[in-house]
Amino acid sequence: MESLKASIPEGLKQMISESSVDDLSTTCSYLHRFFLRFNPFHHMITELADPKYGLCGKSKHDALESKQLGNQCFLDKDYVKALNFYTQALRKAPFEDGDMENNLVATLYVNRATVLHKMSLLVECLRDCTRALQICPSHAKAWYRRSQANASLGNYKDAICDLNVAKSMESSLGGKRKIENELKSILDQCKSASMAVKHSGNCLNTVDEMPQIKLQCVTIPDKGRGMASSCDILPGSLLHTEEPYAMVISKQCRETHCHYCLNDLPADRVPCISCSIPLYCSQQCQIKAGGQMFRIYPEIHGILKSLPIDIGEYAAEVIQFNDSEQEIENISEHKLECQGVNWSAVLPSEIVLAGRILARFLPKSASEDIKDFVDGLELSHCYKHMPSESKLDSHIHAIVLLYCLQHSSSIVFPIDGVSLSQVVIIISQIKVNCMTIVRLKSIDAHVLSDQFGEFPSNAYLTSNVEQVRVGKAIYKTGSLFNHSCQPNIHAYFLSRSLCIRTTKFIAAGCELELSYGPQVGLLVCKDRLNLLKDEYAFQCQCTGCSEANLSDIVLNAFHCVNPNCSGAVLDSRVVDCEKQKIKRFPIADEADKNSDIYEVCIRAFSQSDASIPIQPGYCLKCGSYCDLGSSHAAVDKALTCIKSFHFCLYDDMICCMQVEDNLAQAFCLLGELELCMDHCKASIQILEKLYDPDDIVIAYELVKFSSIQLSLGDVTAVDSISRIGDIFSRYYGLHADLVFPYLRYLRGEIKKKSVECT
Ligand SMILES: C[S@@+](CC[C@H](N)C(=O)[O-])C[C@H]1O[C@@H](n2cnc3c(N)ncnc32)[C@H](O)[C@@H]1O
Repeated sequence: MESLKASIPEGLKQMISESSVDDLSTTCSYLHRFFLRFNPFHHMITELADPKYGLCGKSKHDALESKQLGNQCFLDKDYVKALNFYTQALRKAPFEDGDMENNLVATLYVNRATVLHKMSLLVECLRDCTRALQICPSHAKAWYRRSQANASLGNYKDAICDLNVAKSMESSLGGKRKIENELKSILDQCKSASMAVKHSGNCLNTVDEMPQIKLQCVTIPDKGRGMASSCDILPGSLLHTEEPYAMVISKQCRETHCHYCLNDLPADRVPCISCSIPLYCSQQCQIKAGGQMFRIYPEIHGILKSLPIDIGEYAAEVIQFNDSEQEIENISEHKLECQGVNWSAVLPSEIVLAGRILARFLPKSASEDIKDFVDGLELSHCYKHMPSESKLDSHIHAIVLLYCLQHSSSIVFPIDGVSLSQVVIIISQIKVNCMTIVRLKSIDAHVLSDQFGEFPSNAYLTSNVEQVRVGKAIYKTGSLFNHSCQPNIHAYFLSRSLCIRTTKFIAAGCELELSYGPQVGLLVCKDRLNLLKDEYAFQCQCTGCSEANLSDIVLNAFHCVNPNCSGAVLDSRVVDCEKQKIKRFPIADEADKNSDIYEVCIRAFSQSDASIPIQPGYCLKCGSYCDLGSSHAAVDKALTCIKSFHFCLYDDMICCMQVEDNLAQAFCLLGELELCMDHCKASIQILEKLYDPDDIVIAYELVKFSSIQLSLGDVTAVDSISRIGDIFSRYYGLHADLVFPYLRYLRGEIKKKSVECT
């Protein structure tokens, strides 16, 4: 792509970098004409879009090689490696139609099921057996292995049925005898366990909660459209849920998360049938993503009919596809990227997302107008404010993407200035409207739960909460919510669905605003404004950036040099920014905050005659002068000495908090849990100065704190965990345990402890 860019004549680059939306069809058509005469462009499109050059195609040779390695590891009892090799083999194995008996994919699923059984991953083993049987229902070994997994799970009735089918399918006498012995043993087991009737059942891990509030789309000065409430809303209310219009997984999560629902991949991950890139958590997700389905062979019906009626009915129930018709609104987001083409693996994820948006338009008809389609999306864009470099990149990407899509789809559509200009607009719409889908994860606990399937005892220790960026998506209604650095709503994700919940009381008619990332307390005002300008190309007009607030003062202030004064001194970096906001200090709202700083603010901001100068270096309370140059030097020195750091400064609170956090982590590693707890507590105290006491940031830190308390057997962990529960309920409502399963574990620990005490 860089060489393509370098080849563009300077004059054309200049024209593109200065272009407005009205010029787009001209600039796109000039660049398009230039590329059409430039041979390397055509080579590049061939390499990106021709399945012949695809590095992600299937290869029987590679699949057999991985299978061989898997078999060797299995013999060596290295089950983790065997599992990986069989999964690699499944990714590479072509699905060969018409070869039911010796189907390589079915064999690989049975081999992997055997490894999963050895690793005691029984549910996963069961699913792999079923997958093998959906391809080859007469696979006696798959029925046999399925019965073993069912028996180990206590599903004795199913285990017996599986063995009966296996017996009917088995051709050798020795094999039949082995199955009969197994049948006897299971009947004995089930008698002793008296659980013969236990049937396998699906335990759905979801909470049905529907939003009950009517939202209004309104026009807001300086911000365009926005969302507002039509009635008073309590904190913690679910406002909105929505499926993505288009979604793409982050490149770094391709090997760890399902490419459709974005949940963690289980050990029995399912690859795409036609290419070797995507991995899914289930066949349902694989089908919903638009990949090819296993073909159900007509012979299957003959095979099932040859069984006794009740066993035949059971076998048919096991191998049927329940969800094959459940595509959400017929989205086939992976369809055009499949069959071994390179473009979806090579282009940036925002461009692949643009491809997925266009995929909803292209398959319908070549005669439809792309402009009508883009207008119909009703998404705002920022082309006018995009930096020159991004304007050029979006032109190049639009041309490359449209050619790749044309190669991959069977529909021929016009590629000209008009269609390309619309793709450039989609790319700039993605820039301002795309949401990053994140998952919460408790790091230490997650590693342990991955290995053992559940949280073992003592999984707490430090339990840092991490946010993993698993994907990017466009939500059409979700994109109508504006940003505020002091948000009153909170967005989170269940699988790929967006959920929006209030975090504060909201009066009827009030604007509903979420944070696009920067927040008061997290960054100083100037940095927030710069970040929003760079990332989203707008000048933030939220209350956090236009009214003075205590967090910004605390973050930006030094302590007064006068030992008897608790006032704050502002640095020249921020004084101008804060001065702009000073006239709009909402005194009444802030009464519950830190009283010293509150007093400083009231005095400074409510004085219209400004007897105390609001100047860099002067205390806002007593007017004493502080040499900030030497204070900055003290900051550097103090970084090595945490105590004096606390004593002399408000400034660099976040840095200070991070130091405390790192110290807590270091002491935990050294096994000095008491010291670890002290530092963790100190970082919470700092956060309480910067954020509301109910802010989710405090809950994340409390997760760590309570985990250490639990490790130390400290009974006050109960209070920390109940505070975490309250904050999580406000941000995630009934979804709290789904979003952060470790919470359930922490509550369980508390229950255990209270039982131990009684
Ligand atoms: C995701 S859209 C939100 C909906 C948008 N207002 C509309 O009319 O479609 C993001 C765009 O809204 C505007 N916007 C959102 N929050 C803003 C804020 N705090 N200050 C100024 N403009 C804002 C910016 O133009 C930004 O690019």
